[in-house]
Amino acid sequence: MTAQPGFLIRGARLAASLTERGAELATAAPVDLRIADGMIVERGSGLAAADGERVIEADGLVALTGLVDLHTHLREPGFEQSETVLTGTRAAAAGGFTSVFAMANTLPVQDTAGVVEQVQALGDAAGYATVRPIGAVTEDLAGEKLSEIGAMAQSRAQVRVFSDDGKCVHDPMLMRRALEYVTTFGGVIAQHAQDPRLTEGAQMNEGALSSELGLKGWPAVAEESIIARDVLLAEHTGARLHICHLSTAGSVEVVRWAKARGVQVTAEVTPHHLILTEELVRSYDARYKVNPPLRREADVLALRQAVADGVIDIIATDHAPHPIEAKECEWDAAAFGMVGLESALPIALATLVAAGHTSWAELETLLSQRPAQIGGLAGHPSALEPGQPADLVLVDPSGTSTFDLDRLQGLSVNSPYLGMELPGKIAFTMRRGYLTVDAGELVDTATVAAAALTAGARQDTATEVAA
Ligand SMILES: NC(=O)N[C@@H](CC(=O)O)C(=O)O
Ligand SMILES: [Zn+2]
Ligand SMILES: [Zn+2]
Repeated sequence: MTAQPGFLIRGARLAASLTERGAELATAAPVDLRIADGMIVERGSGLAAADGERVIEADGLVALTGLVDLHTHLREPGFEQSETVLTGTRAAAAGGFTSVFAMANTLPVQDTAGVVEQVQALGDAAGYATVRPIGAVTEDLAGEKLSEIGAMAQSRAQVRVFSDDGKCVHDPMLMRRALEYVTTFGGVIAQHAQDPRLTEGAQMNEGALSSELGLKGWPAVAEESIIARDVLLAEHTGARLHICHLSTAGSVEVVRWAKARGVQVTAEVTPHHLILTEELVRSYDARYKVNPPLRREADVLALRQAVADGVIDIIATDHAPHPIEAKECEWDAAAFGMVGLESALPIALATLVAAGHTSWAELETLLSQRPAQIGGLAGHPSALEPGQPADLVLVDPSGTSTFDLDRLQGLSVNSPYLGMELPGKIAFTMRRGYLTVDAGELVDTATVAAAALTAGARQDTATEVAA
């Protein structure tokens, strides 16, 4: 086992110490972090670089624990023309993520121990991010029979999150049984809340605009009624429920009510639902076609407020790559979904931190700490302090990110922000003590794979010693 070069990160501001909303960066003291063998080994100020250590000057940068996405579509196996585990995790690293949870709607579906282990192994080998597969709730996402939940939980992938995302678990009896099952090992069901009968053929948010445009509408109640049912089922079973991509003001009210009752429910919002509205559908540009649909401005404002109030627990990207053919066509025929890993942090900075809705510390909770807790992510640092794994990101808040075709790292380019320049730039991403983004540039595939191999070997040795 060869030792990896260590790092001394000098003069970063810790997001965790910027607890006040609207606080200037300068109000946090600059901090030095020493990294060796995949871990943070020292924290202080005025630390001197040791022999062979690389110094990263982080003056003006904000340090957060590595971002964690609880909702990513990596598309492998089965849809490798849209994304692969490698390309998707490259996009993740470029966006500051060190861990992603991979949704189950692959082909074959992630509904057996074999498939989830395969996806996890592809992630380990690529090395750009920790990949935690999500297991399907029902076999083949068909909504008829529970999948091998226990076998996936006990597999090497140790699945803790189960979801039929893309589809709603509509049968209340199956939902009840799934909730009961996952409580036995501390798992969680992540529901794609969409009543299928109320949204048959739906193309956009239902309202005045859908009538005007002559597109079949997708009523808010289709989402809210499923959330209402499921929080009651979660209460009845004492299970943990997570709501994917909440998108309406009414959904916020239901979750607020459930949390006040003590129901174990958590909720996520996507960056796009925090900034884009249904008005964009007027363009008939299918990049704006997404599930759930872009809603009214009043919903966007209610979602931001719900993040500020803590009713919404996390931001998750719902990174949903689709090939150009699936988007450059008529609105009705286009696929639902947009890519989001690389734009998540800039959008969150613009809509939440810059707008004074959250502090940097709260942002770290929303994009790193809470998703890790909800997903039961082992080996994620709870803080940037000695003894913690070196999964972290250094953000330049005064820099900008451009979303040009040649900058996006994923295989698909169905981003609503193409050609735009957004505030905030990922300067460095570090996973297990090695860099995946170095001075704003993604580190190449071979270098990252080699570093991951070394880090993996180190971890295996540590496990053997502990055993
Ligand atoms: N969000 C989307 O519009 N699409 C997702 C499915 C989903 O998240 O429901 C996809 O898999 O393409
Ligand atoms: Zn979904
Ligand atoms: Zn999704």
